[in-house]
Amino acid sequence: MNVVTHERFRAAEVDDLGPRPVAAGAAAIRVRGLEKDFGDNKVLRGIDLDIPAGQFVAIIGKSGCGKSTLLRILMGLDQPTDGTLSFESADRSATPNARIVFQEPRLLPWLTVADNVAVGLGEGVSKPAGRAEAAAVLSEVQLSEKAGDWPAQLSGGQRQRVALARALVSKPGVLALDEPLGALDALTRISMQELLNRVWRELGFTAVLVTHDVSEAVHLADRVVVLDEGRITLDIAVPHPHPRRHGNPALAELEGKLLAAILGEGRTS
Ligand SMILES: Nc1ncnc2c1ncn2[C@@H]1O[C@H](COP(=O)(O)OP(=O)(O)OP(=O)(O)O)[C@@H](O)[C@H]1O
Repeated sequence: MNVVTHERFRAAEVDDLGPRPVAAGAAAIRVRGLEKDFGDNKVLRGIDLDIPAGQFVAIIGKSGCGKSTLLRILMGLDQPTDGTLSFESADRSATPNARIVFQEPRLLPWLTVADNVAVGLGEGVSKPAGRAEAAAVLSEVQLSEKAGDWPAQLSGGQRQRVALARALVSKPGVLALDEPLGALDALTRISMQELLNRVWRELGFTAVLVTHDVSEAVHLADRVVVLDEGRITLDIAVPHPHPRRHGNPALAELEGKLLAAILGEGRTS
């Protein structure tokens, strides 16, 4: 990893890349008593959640259970009806740099791939500096040769890699992912999962992923939270080293348990 570096790391867990870094700017997230109503629709009901800095959390649950609403509130894109939310990073930055990647890449069609990535740096960065940072991150997502192309010339998976690069170029302390791989075909999805896993292990940001895909959740996350009708009904660790191979029986068993929880199997009321 070259350009996207963080000055101070602390070791989190050890996997096949060695001790996993936690970026100094990675934020711990603390949520207490979060409620969200849309009129009479009580979407979130008293959510309490502590996410340590550098952790990768997946939020899963049935359609409409409130996953995206929770993510949007975490990212400050929506306000809760009640409850509190705080971020704290080791470097004590008051406002951690948080970025979100959506299911649609949302690229600007009139900018080249490199300039779309440089948009993630915001204003105040000179064009040459922005291009240099963009080039380094494009190399990280294996798209260097597409730097001068237009978004329309890319495949769906390549566009989503550009969207990921645009989010990573600003060295986020928190990366929120709202079904970022949902529109991709199965094989592209698996290679994007590997890419996402690798950049997270190298860069050490806090990651919050909303997904419908239970297999994706157990392959990427340290921890999976199941949401049902606005409440957390299961919160379990995924204590397996990375990278995780598809077909791993222990992960398959975990998937089964999570699916049963989503479907409400074994519930007494
Ligand atoms: N801006 C809004 N105005 C009114 N209701 C909303 C708004 N956003 C979400 N909702 C409602 O909140 C509930 C939860 O929506 P949300 O998008 O959070 O669910 P989700 O679990 O992410 O669903 P999916 O998996 O289908 O994307 C739904 O009933 C939805 O209709």
